[in-house]
Amino acid sequence: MFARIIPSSSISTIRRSSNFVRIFEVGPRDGLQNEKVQVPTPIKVEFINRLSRTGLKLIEVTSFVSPKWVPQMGDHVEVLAAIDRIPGIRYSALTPNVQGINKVLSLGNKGADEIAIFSAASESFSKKNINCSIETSLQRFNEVTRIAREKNLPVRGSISCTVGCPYEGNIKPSQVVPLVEKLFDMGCYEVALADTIGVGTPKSIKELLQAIQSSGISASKLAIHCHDTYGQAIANIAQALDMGIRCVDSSVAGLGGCPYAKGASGNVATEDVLYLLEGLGYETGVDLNRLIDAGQFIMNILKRENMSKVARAILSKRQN
Ligand SMILES: CC(C)(COP(=O)([O-])OP(=O)([O-])OC[C@H]1O[C@@H](n2cnc3c(N)ncnc32)[C@H](O)[C@@H]1OP(=O)([O-])[O-])[C@@H](O)C(=O)NCCC(=O)NCCSC(=O)C[C@@](C)(O)CC(=O)[O-]
Repeated sequence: MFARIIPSSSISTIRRSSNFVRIFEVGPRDGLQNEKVQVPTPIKVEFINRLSRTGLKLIEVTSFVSPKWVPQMGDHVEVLAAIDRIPGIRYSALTPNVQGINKVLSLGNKGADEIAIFSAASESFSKKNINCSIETSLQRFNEVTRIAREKNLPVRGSISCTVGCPYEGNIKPSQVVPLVEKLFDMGCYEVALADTIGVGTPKSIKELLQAIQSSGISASKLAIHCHDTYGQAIANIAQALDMGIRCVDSSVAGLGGCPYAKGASGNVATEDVLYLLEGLGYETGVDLNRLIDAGQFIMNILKRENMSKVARAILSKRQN
């Protein structure tokens, strides 16, 4: 087992007080990966640049996965090369294997500031998503995190299907806890718990977090990643915040969905999360109006209605 390492370029610069919640914006990656029509690279770059001007400090911009599997992310090198890098923002990318991290590292300062490895609590989902068993994926991630440690590159972990799986149904907390431990043992600085198909409720989220906390892992090292398929995302996030989670993944305008989770709707909208957080008195450093503008920019390009209720309400007020 590896020691639980937090990379030296630690998150302390981003974490502030217990009242501060980090928003991990996944719109350019999770949000766009499922779009059938290829979004032109300059549009992605403009979208990311607009997000960079909202006060967000963490933006997942692309993924180094096979372009045959996820064609939309095939321009990962070009996107990372072209974005304006705002000091203080960490631009991250998914890397499922050694090929992915080596590519990121080969790009030098045009690479990603941090990477994410992504596992699943369901065997079927793991096979559909990354074409291998959970065990094999962990062996690959061991190698990825070993390389990342040598290069001092922060690694975030993510676990899909932590409460439900599109192929296997309900997932028990006991299936998730050992994975969370393994990702921390490999050196992940944080692990995001994903409700990939949005079936969780505050009760199942509470049970999951209780089980993880009982294993000795603090909620302050976890993030929550909710999809809003059943309309429970905001309630689930409120539950997670109550239990000490201080990092929320979300996607501006509610974009998104996983290509290997049919029927799953978009991620929870960042605007809705921000409204919740501000209403509860948390600080985020993010400007809601600028965020709405960035979301509207990409939705106009995609010719789709904004899925954020907060964005829709504020946009309609602006017209009056
Ligand atoms: C993981 C693999 C690559 C395994 O795919 P594989 O076919 O088993 O891999 P392989 O090693 O046999 O390689 C096959 C081909 O892929 C290429 N390849 C191999 N690795 C890479 C790489 N890193 N970058 C670029 N190309 C790569 C490799 O070079 C080769 O190319 P070919 O010789 O056929 O031309 C594949 O299954 C894959 O790309 N899957 C896509 C996974 C994905 O992006 N899923 C969506 C993101 S996860 C998600 O959305 C969930 C999350 C995180 O948001 C949380 C939640 O809500 O649940």
